[in-house]
Amino acid sequence: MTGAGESLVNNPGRRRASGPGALGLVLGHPFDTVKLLGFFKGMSFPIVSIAVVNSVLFGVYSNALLALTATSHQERRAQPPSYTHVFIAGCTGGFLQAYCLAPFDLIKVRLQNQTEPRAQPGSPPPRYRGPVHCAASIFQAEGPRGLFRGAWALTLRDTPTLGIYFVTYEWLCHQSTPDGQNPSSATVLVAGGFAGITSWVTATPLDVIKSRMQMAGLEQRAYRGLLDCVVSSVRQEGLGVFFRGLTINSARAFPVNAVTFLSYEYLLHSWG
Ligand SMILES: CN(C)C(=N)NCCC[C@H](N)C(=O)O
Repeated sequence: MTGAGESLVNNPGRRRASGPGALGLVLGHPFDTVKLLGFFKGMSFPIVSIAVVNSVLFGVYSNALLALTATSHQERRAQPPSYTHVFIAGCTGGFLQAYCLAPFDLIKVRLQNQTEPRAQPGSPPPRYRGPVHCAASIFQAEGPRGLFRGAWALTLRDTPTLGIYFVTYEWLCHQSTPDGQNPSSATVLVAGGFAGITSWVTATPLDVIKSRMQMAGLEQRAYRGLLDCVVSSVRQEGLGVFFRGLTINSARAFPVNAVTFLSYEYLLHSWG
């Protein structure tokens, strides 16, 4: 790990970091599930999914930015892209990764929500025995479309907020790095952390709705769509319902995304 203030390029031969998000996820998973009284429940699955999803996200973002600005990552340090291009590239990545994420996210939410105690003698066993059993049960009960329950809400949540995510990161890096130089590891960690918080603050309202849509398939009450879910949630619990989990989302988002961006910058510098 480069020391604070050193540029990333001074250590090109350093060990290649694992996928951008896998490392970050391990840090953040307990925060993510404490919202739902879980802890490490259902973590094995998101480790695989976050590596796939973040590779799609960062891969699409980098290539979309390359297509929009015709400059490589290295050249961009000398010619920073416009924030409009960064936003469009981020939204493109957010839209495409949402469809990869949808089934994984649904399974994660279903596993985290089953707070039935571990099978005690005489108590009913938990509904899902694990991620694969959960996927098979949903597929069997609701067909392949069942695995994409809440995908629309996820896409609406992620598309704009990932545009904000990358604009926040690029803006903070640009503010803290002399022109033409690469950001230091400390800058990348801080900018990545605040990018994560900013994106989750803007995403929390739709994150609440998305999780309700994903759980609706289990209870009798299946909403008649996204709007019905929003209206009935506000009617029953008031506008505060949209900010449920905001604090824990933000506390989790800083370390997870700080490490995610550091891995991303390492991988970009390793591959040149
Ligand atoms: C829905 N939102 C706000 C985002 N996807 N934000 C980007 C951070 C994603 C990262 N894998 C994390 O889990 O924080």
